[in-house]
Amino acid sequence: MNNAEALLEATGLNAHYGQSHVLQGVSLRIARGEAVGLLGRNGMGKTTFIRTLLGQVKATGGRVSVAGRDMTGQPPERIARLGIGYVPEGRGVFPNLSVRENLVMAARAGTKGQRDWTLERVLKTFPRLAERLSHGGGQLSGGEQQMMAIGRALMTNPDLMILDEATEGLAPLVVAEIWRVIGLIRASGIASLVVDRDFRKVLAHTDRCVVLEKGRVVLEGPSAELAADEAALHRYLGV
Ligand SMILES: Nc1ncnc2c1ncn2[C@@H]1O[C@H](COP(=O)(O)OP(=O)(O)OP(=O)(O)O)[C@@H](O)[C@H]1O
Repeated sequence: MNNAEALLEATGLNAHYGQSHVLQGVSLRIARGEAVGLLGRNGMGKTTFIRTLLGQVKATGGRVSVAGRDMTGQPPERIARLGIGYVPEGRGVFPNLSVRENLVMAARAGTKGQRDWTLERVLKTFPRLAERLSHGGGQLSGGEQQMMAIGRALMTNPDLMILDEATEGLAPLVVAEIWRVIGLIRASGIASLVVDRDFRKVLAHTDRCVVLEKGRVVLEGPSAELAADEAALHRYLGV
């Protein structure tokens, strides 16, 4: 893989919360179309890493580039405009707008002018949302809100989707539905960065995984290899 192919690249990323050194030189690269999992126990820095990539947490060292452009320290809106769809932990939908409005207001062409993801395609992907188009965002169940958050990110026609704990707190049937869509996103050629407590599912839905421990990368490799490495899974993920 050469530089030209990296869609997103973090090099030696550091971040602090006050005195607490939460990211200690994390490097990670994602190629176009590649599905990457970010694993690690609670509090190891996964969400902070994502928020630092996106400019929501200030990097205290290191570099972030998107499609070859240095984006370190740039405001979150600028970084998002470079083709990154973000589904944050805890969803982030507008409760006073209808499902249709929530989706339509997110719509834009992708970095290459592509408009592959239209309202119709999102509704076909999530039939549940099609049935609730005129409902307010705040009236939706937790699972439906999560679907809408993913739908909103898809409406931006991203090159990369970042999904942080997209299945958290949802009923098993809805969880299965979200994983089905994560599979569809991967198959459609959009790159992804996936964080989820269910590391077996993450391993099954990604090409490669990176494991964080106390703000450092302690393990990385092809997902299929890691899935077979029970000793490493036990050591770093506590199973
Ligand atoms: N806004 C904040 N201010 C201070 N400390 C924070 C803040 N957010 C997270 N932390 C701390 O930073 C460390 C990394 O947290 P982070 O949320 O990035 O981990 P994580 O791997 O995503 O875990 P989880 O799965 O629990 O979200 C933890 O010790 C956490 O308590």
